[in-house]
Amino acid sequence: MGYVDEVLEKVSKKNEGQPEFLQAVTEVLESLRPVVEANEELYRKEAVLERITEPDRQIMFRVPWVDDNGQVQVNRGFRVQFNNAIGPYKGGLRLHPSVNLSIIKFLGFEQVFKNSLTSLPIGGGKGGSDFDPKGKSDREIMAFCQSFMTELYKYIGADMDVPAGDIGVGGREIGYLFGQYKRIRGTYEGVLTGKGLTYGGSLARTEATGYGLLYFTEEMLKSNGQDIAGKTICVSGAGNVAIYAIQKAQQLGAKVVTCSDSTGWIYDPEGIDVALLKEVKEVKRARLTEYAAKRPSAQYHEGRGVWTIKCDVALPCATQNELLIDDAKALVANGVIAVAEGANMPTTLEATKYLQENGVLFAPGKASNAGGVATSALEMSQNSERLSWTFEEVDSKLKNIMVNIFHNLDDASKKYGKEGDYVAGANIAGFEKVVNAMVAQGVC
Ligand SMILES: NC(=O)C1=CN([C@@H]2O[C@H](COP(=O)(O)OP(=O)(O)OC[C@H]3O[C@@H](n4cnc5c(N)ncnc54)[C@H](O)[C@@H]3O)[C@@H](O)[C@H]2O)C=CC1
Ligand SMILES: O=C(O)CCC(=O)C(=O)O
Repeated sequence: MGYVDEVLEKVSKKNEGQPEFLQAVTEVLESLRPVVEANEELYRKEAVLERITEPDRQIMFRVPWVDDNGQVQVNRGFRVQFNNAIGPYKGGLRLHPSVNLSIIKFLGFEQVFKNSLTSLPIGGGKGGSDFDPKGKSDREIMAFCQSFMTELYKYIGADMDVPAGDIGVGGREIGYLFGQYKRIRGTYEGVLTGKGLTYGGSLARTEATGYGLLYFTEEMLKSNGQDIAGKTICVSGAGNVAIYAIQKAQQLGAKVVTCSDSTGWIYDPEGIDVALLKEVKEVKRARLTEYAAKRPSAQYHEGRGVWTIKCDVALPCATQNELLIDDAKALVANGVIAVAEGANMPTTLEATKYLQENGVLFAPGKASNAGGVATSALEMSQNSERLSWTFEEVDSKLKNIMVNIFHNLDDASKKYGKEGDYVAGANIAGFEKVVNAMVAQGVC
């Protein structure tokens, strides 16, 4: 049995009942076969695959807090510090009722490769809680965040582990978390990114994941003889990533006709009105029915269905495993030319394979959504030098980073005979840098 298959078997046995984590590991290890075969003796001796699939540490803790009725509630908190070979652990915090160890581990594992691809010195980690922010008052959100940080502060720091936002964690939550960290530790440091602009945040971090996704997609299309201007795009999600992906797509001359949330979706053939979407989702934190109520050209549908709409480019920006095999078939039947992931692992393994086999340009999230964490690393740099850069400066660095990521993974895919397979290219390029650092640092 080859080294990759041996490790896949061991990882499956050790992590039974963790389907999302095993899905992420399978995708990565399967695509690393050419580079592993080329270095098998060294990698086996150094046990690099066993080490890279085992988190440095997994922290789980109780998060008690008091709701508005005076009732004590208890949630579970997580921080998985996956790998710090190339820099301090870095990755978001997710607040969603579905959060469990498998989900946080898959996200932390993906983050290791993504952060490596940015070319910036950041390791990989992820955290969160099964706390559901929906319907909670500001006071309840603050109570939860303060309690969460009262345990988490022991394990994080500007040179140790720097969390940020993810699903359910935006500027409000980062503010409460930062305030509690400062209060307990008594130090003013860049321990979190995505901070408000008055206390160490970076301009363009809010926009970065969505904008970065479009910079990457534009470059991928350009390299394949296509122009993003004039394309029809379907987006899923209606959160941070989706909103700024839609905005940048429109700035680049494309038309985005869909978005969605966890209860329904919008088809707006005239193009999504971003100002209205921002008001509904960022200001009112309301459902998409409010968007439809104010926009005569929009149709609202319950459930899921974004991928049934004819488009040239699909950008899944909501959550993991939201683009299934039947969705991939519908997209291909409707002539899609590119799928670029804004969310983390939104496309199932089966759907990815189908898209690639049918000639669709497919960009994995660890490459195409890396603009968020890359800009977080730029926020860390600004915090270290105690300066703030202009929006244009950050945005232009972000664009360069995304264009370079595309070319690095394109080159890596060609080097190992996998031209056009951007999944393999991203995994190989991200992996090589981390593994070289791990080997150089000895057994640790
Ligand atoms: N915020 C960031 O900087 C980054 C986020 N990501 C990933 O992007 C995705 C979205 O994250 P954010 O936009 O930050 O979160 P968010 O909390 O701002 O928005 C998530 C959106 O997705 C919708 N959603 C959730 N589950 C859904 C489902 N089953 N079907 C349809 N819609 C659903 C929610 O209603 C919400 O509109 C996640 O996979 C996250 O891990 C990736 C890189 C960076
Ligand atoms: O900005 C960050 O540190 C993390 C963003 C994130 O969670 C992600 O890239 O999935």
